Amino acid sequence: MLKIVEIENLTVQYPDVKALDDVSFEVNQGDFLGIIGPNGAGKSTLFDSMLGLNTKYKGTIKFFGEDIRKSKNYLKEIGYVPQKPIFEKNFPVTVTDVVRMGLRNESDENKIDKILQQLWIHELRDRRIGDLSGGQQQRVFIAKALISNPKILILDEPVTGIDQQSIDLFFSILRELNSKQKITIIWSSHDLDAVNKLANHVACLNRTLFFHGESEKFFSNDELVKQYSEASMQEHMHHH
Ligand SMILES: Nc1ncnc2c1ncn2[C@@H]1O[C@H](COP(=O)(O)OP(=O)(O)OP(=O)(O)O)[C@@H](O)[C@H]1O
Repeated sequence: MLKIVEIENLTVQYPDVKALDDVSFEVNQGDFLGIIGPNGAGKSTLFDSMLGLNTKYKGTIKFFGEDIRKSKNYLKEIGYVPQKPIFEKNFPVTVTDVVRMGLRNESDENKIDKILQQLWIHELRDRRIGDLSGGQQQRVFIAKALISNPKILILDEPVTGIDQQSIDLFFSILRELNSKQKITIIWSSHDLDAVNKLANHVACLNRTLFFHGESEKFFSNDELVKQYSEASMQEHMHHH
């Protein structure tokens, strides 16, 4: 099994809080990893560190066996979808414009049509991004992340505030990317049911890593599931 990501003893100390404390785990090629954790658990800090946006960490992060402090080459293999960006209604970029931003090579312009079709946004291609629903915007950002053929897709909490129909479509797209195109997916989520449906590996994060392993092992452990449902429920109530 090819190791795509190796995180060893990752610790991130902010002035007031230790966001990550001695976190270690691995992601193999083809894994679909769901990272579960309440707000403030350190998910964004973990992603920022993996993407080279936060360099003030202790420990080691390797992609494809290579320390990310030594080379940034790995970044071209990653498609990243951040938490939903907010657009001004009149921000003058179209769906096609946004997806094009993900291209590394202008000569690949012909790939745009194909990816728009794959993500069910082809008919929206000339619409302004700010006019779209949350679910449609989300698919545009996934298209942008995928257009340069990454081996890994990293998604940060993307289903918040999105209608059920779009969520179902989003899930089926992710499943297909993972099973047919063999893209390794790392996805942070509050939603245990969704992780249960989609992911084959689970990591439970709350500053430290409480669990990491196969989904079946997590979801067959009632105690662990209960603990985590309660934690995310509290967060949910806290949020609304
Ligand atoms: N740049 C920063 N400087 C100082 N503290 C930070 C910084 N970023 C995050 N924190 C703190 O670190 C902790 C972890 O935050 P982080 O955003 O990584 O968690 P999260 O799991 O992504 O949360 P959420 O689900 O709300 O996005 C929180 O207590 C947060 O306040």
